[in-house]
Amino acid sequence: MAADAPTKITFFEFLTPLVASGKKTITIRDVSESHYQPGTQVEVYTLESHIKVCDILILSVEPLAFDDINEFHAAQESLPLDELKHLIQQVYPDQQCLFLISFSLIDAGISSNTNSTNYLVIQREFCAF
Ligand SMILES: CC(=O)Nc1ccn([C@@H]2O[C@H](CO)[C@@H](O)[C@H]2O)c(=O)n1
Repeated sequence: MAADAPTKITFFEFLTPLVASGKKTITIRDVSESHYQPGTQVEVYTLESHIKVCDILILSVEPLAFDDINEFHAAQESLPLDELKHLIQQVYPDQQCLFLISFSLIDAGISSNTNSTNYLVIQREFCAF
């Protein structure tokens, strides 16, 4: 099932303190990075220097249109909405069909098996925009 799910994810270095502190609980990626599987543990690395930052548990992966990105997402990104949209436009220019990946921080020292947060399994097929 999740045999080929990725086990690593990179974030821009300047965003990694937000991930490691649990303040940032979503990321918005394109289809090439939409293959994370809910329930799996993923290692977080900095994009620029490939330094391991922490581990996260993938909670859900669901389609999200660029135009539907709102204040709710910005709060979960721990970024101002205009900054978030500007960043996404720079990384994924002219891409309307994006994916919202929700995750929770796995605290160091706590086994991932003890983290049984309910997670959503959402069909990828409904990316109809
Ligand atoms: C290969 C690689 O690392 N790419 C990306 C892509 C996106 N992001 C961040 O995710 C959120 C939504 O896009 C924003 O906060 C972005 O800045 C990131 O950190 N790194």
